[in-house]
Amino acid sequence: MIYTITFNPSIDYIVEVEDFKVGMVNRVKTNYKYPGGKGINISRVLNNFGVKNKALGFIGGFTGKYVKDFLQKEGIDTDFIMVNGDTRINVKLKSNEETEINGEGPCITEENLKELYKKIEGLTANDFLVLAGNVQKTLPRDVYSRIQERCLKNNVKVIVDTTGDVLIESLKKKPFLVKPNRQEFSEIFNKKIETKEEIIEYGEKLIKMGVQNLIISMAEEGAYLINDKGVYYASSPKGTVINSVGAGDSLIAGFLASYLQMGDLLEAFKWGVATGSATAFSLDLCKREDAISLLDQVFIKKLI
Ligand SMILES: Nc1ncnc2c1ncn2[C@@H]1O[C@H](COP(=O)(O)OP(=O)(O)OP(=O)(O)O)[C@@H](O)[C@H]1O
Ligand SMILES: O=P(O)(O)OC[C@@]1(O)O[C@H](CO)[C@@H](O)[C@@H]1O
Repeated sequence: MIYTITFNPSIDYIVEVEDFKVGMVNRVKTNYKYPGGKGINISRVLNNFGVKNKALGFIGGFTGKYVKDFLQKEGIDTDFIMVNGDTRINVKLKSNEETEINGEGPCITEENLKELYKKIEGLTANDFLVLAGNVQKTLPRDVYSRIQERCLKNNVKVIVDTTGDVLIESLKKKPFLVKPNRQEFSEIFNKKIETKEEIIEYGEKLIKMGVQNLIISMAEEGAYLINDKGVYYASSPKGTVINSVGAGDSLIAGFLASYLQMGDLLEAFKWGVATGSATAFSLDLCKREDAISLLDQVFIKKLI
């Protein structure tokens, strides 16, 4: 079974404004609301692919209720912990450029954390646990790593998708999969990593540290998969980007859905990239048939 944990879910408020002007009154052309947060997006795409999963995390207030109700209506199993304060609203502004304003999110107490630890105690080697998204500033930076420690004991496969110090701490606990984009990957080493040679050099450092599979995603420029079997590059399908929010999360969901079914890392990588692009080419997160239609545009090359 796949479990996702989103510490800081959101309502993603997607607003399209023609020719947005800073400091002026701008009128919305179209707007949409979706439940958001990286783990929640992964749960939704898995569900679109027919993969049963459970969404965990912290929600609060009327916005939290919106998130929970939306997921339940889609048929997703949820087990959220209720916290004081409202789940955040993240604004995704689409105009000549894409701009995002992500909220801070409600405070998580020590009691809330203990409740979460309890929920993951029963996970086993047959389970995957996805830790995705930003964690509130008031929480210790090793909070993912503490969860991973508990998972290591029971051989639960952990997937991490986050940024900054929380990501760096999590790398020490031998995650099954980590998926930074190129900027997040550079931040790990505090160095601009751009060329193929640099990506391979620094990627292999993470594999030596114990990361089992590393995917570095680069939007339309493709993605790298690095593990102890080699270094692989996948091209991204071509298409018109409609809303790239959640493309990275979709890559993880597509990868997991395929890996769960076939147990083949390269096939999973191919599905991941097709799924990421299918979401970038959709308004909401993609459906399974959207990903299938792009599969034959993903070419995988073994580099090492
Ligand atoms: N412009 C694009 N064209 C084709 N595919 C794209 C594009 N943008 C994203 N993708 C697909 O989505 C995957 C993940 O995108 P990206 O590298 O931007 O991750 P991310 O920064 O984590 O995404 P996000 O934060 O928007 O969820 C890419 O590997 C690619 O398959
Ligand atoms: O603030 P975080 O947790 O880093 O990112 C949150 C977020 O931008 O990530 C998802 C897309 O990946 C969105 O649904 C959501 O709004």
